[in-house]
Amino acid sequence: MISSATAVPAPQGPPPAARAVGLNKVYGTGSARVVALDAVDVDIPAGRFTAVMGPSGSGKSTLMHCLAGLDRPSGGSVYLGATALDTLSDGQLTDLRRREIGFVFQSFNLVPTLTAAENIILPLTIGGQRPDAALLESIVAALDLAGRLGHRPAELSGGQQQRVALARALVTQPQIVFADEPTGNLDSRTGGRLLGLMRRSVDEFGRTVVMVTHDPVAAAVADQVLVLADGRLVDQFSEPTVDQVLHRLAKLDRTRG
Ligand SMILES: Nc1ncnc2c1ncn2[C@@H]1O[C@H](COP(=O)(O)OP(=O)(O)OP(=O)(O)O)[C@@H](O)[C@H]1O
Repeated sequence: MISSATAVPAPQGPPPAARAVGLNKVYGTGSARVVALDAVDVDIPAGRFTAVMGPSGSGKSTLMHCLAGLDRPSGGSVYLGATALDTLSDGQLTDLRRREIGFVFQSFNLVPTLTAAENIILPLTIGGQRPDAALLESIVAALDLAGRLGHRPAELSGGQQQRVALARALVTQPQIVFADEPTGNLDSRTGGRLLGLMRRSVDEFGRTVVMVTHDPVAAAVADQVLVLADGRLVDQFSEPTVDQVLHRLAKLDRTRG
């Protein structure tokens, strides 16, 4: 038995929703070789809102794709909850993504032949499930989509398509939502509403949200900010304000020359 003097204290609080340990990602070979992620260690706390920032090409999307099991790392490990993703077959990974993860990408990935309503419930339809009617109604109302449900993506504005994509990400009640520049193409009012909904999904429904953004106003809605540069995690801070985000990014610019 280990004496109390030598026992390692148990970690406090819930385990992280996602974790990267020594994460490496290399694309290409020879002169085309790019180290997109270089020994990145990050914890994504459960039930919190994390923003990922950094210059263009710093590895933000790659980190998110690896954490979400969309891309296999070149080295290191990724955990979703207690599950090590490298122990899963491609089929098991697809299953896990469908059950546990919601995605909101810049390109929306909506199915052009389906209506907004059909797109929103698609992840459930694929799994042979029906949506929780009350939840669906509250998401549609919060995103102001009630009047557009019968329209196909080509008949919707960019902002409306973005909101349909977010509704689709939330309707399965995933443990964790990954959003890549979700407000990138939106006017400030629509972007603010979308951020508010993601914030509410954390505060009221205990979801975990990870969002890549270049926008300090969007990042300030998060609980913590991770900053990448050249494939490395170079800064991390909690309870961000817009001024603080601007200040830390300016400091990063100066140190990188
Ligand atoms: N499929 C790929 N093949 C080769 N190189 C890639 C691939 N995907 C990303 N990269 C490279 O990896 C690096 C990190 O890219 P990533 O898209 O993760 O950056 P980012 O921080 O999300 O950039 P941005 O803010 O411009 O979207 C970049 O140098 C990019 O060119």
